[in-house]
Amino acid sequence: METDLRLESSLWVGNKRYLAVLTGWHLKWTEAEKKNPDKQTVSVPVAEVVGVEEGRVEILPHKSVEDTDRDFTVFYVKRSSSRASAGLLWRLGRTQFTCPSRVLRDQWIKNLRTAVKTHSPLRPHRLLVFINPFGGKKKGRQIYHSLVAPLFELAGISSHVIVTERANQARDHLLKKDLTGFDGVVCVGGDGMFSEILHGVIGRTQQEAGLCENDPAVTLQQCPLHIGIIPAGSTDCVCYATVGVIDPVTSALHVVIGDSQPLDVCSVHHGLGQVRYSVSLVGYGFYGDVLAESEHHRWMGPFRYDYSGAVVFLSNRSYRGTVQYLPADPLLSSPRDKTRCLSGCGVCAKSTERLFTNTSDSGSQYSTYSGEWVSVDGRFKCVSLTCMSSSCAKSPLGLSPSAHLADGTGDLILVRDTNPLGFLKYLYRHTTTQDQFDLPFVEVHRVKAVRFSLADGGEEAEDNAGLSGAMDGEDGAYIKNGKRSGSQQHLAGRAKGQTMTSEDKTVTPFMCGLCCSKAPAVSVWNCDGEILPFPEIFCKIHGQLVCLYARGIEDGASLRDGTEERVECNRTCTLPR
Ligand SMILES: CCCCCCCCCCCCC/C=C/[C@@H](O)[C@H](CO)NC(=O)CCCCCCCCCCCCCCC
Ligand SMILES: Nc1ncnc2c1ncn2[C@@H]1O[C@H](COP(=O)(O)OP(=O)(O)OP(=O)(O)O)[C@@H](O)[C@H]1O
Ligand SMILES: [Ca+2]
Repeated sequence: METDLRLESSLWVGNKRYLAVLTGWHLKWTEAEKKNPDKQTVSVPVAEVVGVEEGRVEILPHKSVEDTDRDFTVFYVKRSSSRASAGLLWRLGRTQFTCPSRVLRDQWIKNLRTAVKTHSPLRPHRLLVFINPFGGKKKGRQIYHSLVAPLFELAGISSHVIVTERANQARDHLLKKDLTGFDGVVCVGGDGMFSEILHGVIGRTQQEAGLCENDPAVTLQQCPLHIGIIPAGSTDCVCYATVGVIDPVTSALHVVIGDSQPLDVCSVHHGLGQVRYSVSLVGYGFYGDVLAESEHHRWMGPFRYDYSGAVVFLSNRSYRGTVQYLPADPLLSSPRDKTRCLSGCGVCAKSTERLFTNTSDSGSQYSTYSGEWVSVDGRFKCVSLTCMSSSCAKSPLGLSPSAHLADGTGDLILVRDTNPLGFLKYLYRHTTTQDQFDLPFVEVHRVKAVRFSLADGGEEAEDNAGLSGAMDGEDGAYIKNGKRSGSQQHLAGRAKGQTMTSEDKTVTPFMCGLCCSKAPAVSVWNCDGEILPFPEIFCKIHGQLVCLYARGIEDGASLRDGTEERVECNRTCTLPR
């Protein structure tokens, strides 16, 4: 195959002659002028060629074609570093080549197109696109039509576009309508819109496989439809954490070339009847309260989170609870190993091998739990579980900077009650490169499953025997390693307390008059930006349940010679600390 596609000839770009080579994997062209000592080779991986057109073609700002029979135009991915973000910006590169003859021109076009097909098998042909016209700054439609649609058209992708008219329309469509012929689903919006797509795609896959999603013991089936995210929301955390930049053109180019990034998903169960999915944050306490507060201030747009964050911070709340978790294998990785999950991450690749190879029992691709449950109880400022770093513009390294996108684990962050200054320090470190886990009231664990209850863990374990029985390790044991304080014993003696006694309250000067007259005893969960009103939940991480049109964060150091070339980055880099 490689030798069939190989092509080498002189080509002209403008008035300069180049020696061009198609090796199968790469298209390279080098200036032929011998006297020039600085001559450079431009090398474009075939998998990153967006389109090959006859003639001299431009697509932006408007499409124009000069149909000459010795010319062809190659469109490809061109990188530049972004000052504002962790990853690299992608732009559409374009080079117009002139051949010595029409025959040679046709040969170049044919070989290039075949090479592209051969080396990027996941390129979509047909996409279902949902646009939320009200997400973020309400620019979804404009972003799609001016920046994304021209790229899809250039790549020969046909799109069925639906501008949503109500919340959950996209999810319902994916659950009920005919999806035959679609290779992927693209959402233009924020994390809320992505969450709709996630629920639709996962739900549809399990429906078709005849699996019960609500049962936490069920091994869910990996979703065949890829998901693309064109960022047009307020936080766009999923996009930031999987691409490294919030940029519609970069994201559209990842879709066009059929990049594929598997993603861990956390299923959140309440009782045996409900399930929600999360990829970025399942958060109780501070993040739950911020979200609940922000719902009253939607009119502020993206600023609602900063305002609500300040209000909730000043209210200085903390909540009691028991957190039980099933630790992940500590030999594989650690949330404090100061590495970062980057494009081509080795830890995630090993997880792919573990998840999808060498299983005699087809139902056990997500390995059954081993190890023992650990229980921690106390009073927390916040309890957060994230399947990935959850980096975003507010926090460029994220909630858990060393978390992995596709390793089959989540990071559980427990921030115990502390004074406002301590908590402010914790929050502030999210905006810097200082380690937010290096504080005496913070602990972080890499986990496979988590349970949260209001009352004492031992009692709860019995209450939910059916649920925990399904999820326990091989020996099904619970360990109690947290020593109960006096006040915790007091709470344990009560039934699942939705109300609080005066002893339970921590009254601070901030509370009075600023935002609430009385602090509530329980918080709500923030599940990727959606409020879950029930505090008692069970969470399980499903390794690589969905695939995005993305490739993880490309490190800026992988950029060489300005924009066109990239060194492969098949590694996990150390954090800059
Ligand atoms: C002193 C500065 C501290 C800045 C601290 C920044 C921490 C930022 C951590 C961001 C974590 C994002 C996790 C992603 C969650 C998404 O799935 C979800 C859906 O989009 N977003 C939110 O729930 C939206 C959650 C938004 C949370 C914003 C929290 C803002 C806190 C502001 C605290 C101000 C204290 C001021 C004291 C006077
Ligand atoms: N036509 C519509 N009218 C009202 N709500 C909609 C519509 N389409 C989608 N939604 C809902 O709007 C919510 C928010 O949308 P989206 O996530 O796109 O923007 P955002 O909230 O500004 O961004 P982020 O989630 O990143 O903070 C989603 O949960 C989605 O269900
Ligand atoms: Ca993970």
